[in-house]
This record gives sequence, C-alpha cells and structure tokens, in this order.
Amino acid sequence: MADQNNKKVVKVYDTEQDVAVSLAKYVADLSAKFAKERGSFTVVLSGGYLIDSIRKLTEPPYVDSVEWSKWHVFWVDERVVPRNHVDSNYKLAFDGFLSKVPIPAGQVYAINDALSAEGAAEDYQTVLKHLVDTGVLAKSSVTGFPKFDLMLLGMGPDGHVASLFPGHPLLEENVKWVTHIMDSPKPPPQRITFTFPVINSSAYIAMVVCGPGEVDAVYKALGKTENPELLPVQRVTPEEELRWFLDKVAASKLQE
Ligand SMILES: O=C1O[C@H](COP(=O)(O)O)[C@@H](O)[C@H](O)[C@H]1O
Repeated sequence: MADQNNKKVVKVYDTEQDVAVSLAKYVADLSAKFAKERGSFTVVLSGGYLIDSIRKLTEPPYVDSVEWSKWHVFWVDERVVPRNHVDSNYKLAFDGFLSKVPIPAGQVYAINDALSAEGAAEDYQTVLKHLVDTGVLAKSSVTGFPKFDLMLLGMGPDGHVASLFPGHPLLEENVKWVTHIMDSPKPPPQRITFTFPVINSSAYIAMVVCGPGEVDAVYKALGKTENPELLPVQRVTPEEELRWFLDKVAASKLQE
C-alpha cells in the first residue's frame, strides 16, 4: 500500500524475521544515500522492541558494508534513569546494537543522565542546536527545526510514539525541540522526548510494529475507521517518507 499524497507507505511482511530483513536493507540503503549526499547519516533510535528489529544490521553483509563512521546516533526519547539502568533506552540500544557496530563513540549522543528531566531536555536541545550550527545535523527549510535523516520509531498499544502519549498536553508543544514529561502513563514516569515539530521535520521515518500487542492501535491508525481524536502515531508526517513495517500479526485487523 502506498499513498503518494502524504508519502506514506505500508508494508506487511509474513513474519517478524522478514520485517527485520527488510528493515536492515532500508536502513543500509538510506545510510549509503546520505553518506554520499551529505557525508554523514543522522539516525534517531527509540526504545522498546525497535532495537531488536534492527539486529540484522549487526550481521553480515551489513556489519561490514555500512559506513558506520558516517553515523550520528540520537534518541527520540529517554527515560530519566542512569545509563546502566534496565529502563534506559541507551542501555537497550548499547547492549543490542551499538556495542556490535563500529560507530565512533563521539557520534553517539546519549542523554545526560546526571540531570533532572527538565535539565536533561534543555541540555539535549543545546546539543542538537550545536550540531545544526556545525552542519552535522541538517535544518528543515520548511519548518526551521532540525531535520534528521532517519527516525526509527516504535508504537505502544495506546498509539504513543516517543514519549508522546494520547491526550497529553505535550502533543501540542510546537516551540521546544526537546521537552520533558513527569507523568508518563507508561513507567518510568520521568522522561525526555523529541516534540512533534522535530519528529515531523525528519526526512524519513520507519514505523516498526510487530506481534499481537498493537493490533488494535494499528487498525485505528491505518484502518478505515473514523477516530474522534487522532492517536499520537497518526500525527507523524515526515518530510520525505513514512514507511510502516508490519508483520502479519500486527496487521491482522487491517486484512480482515
Ligand atoms: O516507552 C516507550 O515505548 C515506545 C514503544 O515501545 P514498544 O515496546 O511498544 O516498541 C518506544 O518507541 C519508546 O522509545 C519507549 O520509550
């Protein structure tokens, strides 16, 4: 399924393994494109099972062929916990991905875990502004917000993306690049998150959803239903392409 008007592509694969194979090729192709065009590739990671979904990048042929030295890695959201805490999105990414590929340590932009939620959000925004000023990170000519090359996002069963939850006032934040939340409905409660203007200024977004947990949310987001209120995931509209990677289980209600 492809929708040229809002640049949305929905791909449904037989198995989660097929999703992982296709996602690895998608990421590797974009890495090659941006490394050639811009000399760097800015990639934003999520928490959740997204990290497991990119496992094929840590295996041949990609582990040897991707230009890892061009990668600059960020997080769309982080929990306000120490980096070695079981709830840390950095730890999840380090254990499952970053420790297995040769990305230069100085190009991995973890959130400062010594600060309060508010301080960490401000600090991360300052880091991003510096990277825009130095040209590592592009700037959207449309919105003026930073333009990441690729965001790899997951979605929760309630349709949340990053730490932007249904009905929460942060959904309307349109000035800050990075903000904080003290009352996340999903624990832990204190987090920092990119705002929608930043998410939607990115060039490409891969939305990866597999398994039974999000069947209803996938149906609400992509099925022929009229929702009185948009799910957070339905507000995701990057500048070039939003590509959904679903397995048959996650897409099961769409195919009824
Ligand atoms: O809390 C979070 O949840 C979302 C979705 O997680 P998943 O386990 O359903 O994939 C995740 O994308 C986000 O980064 C994380 O902090």
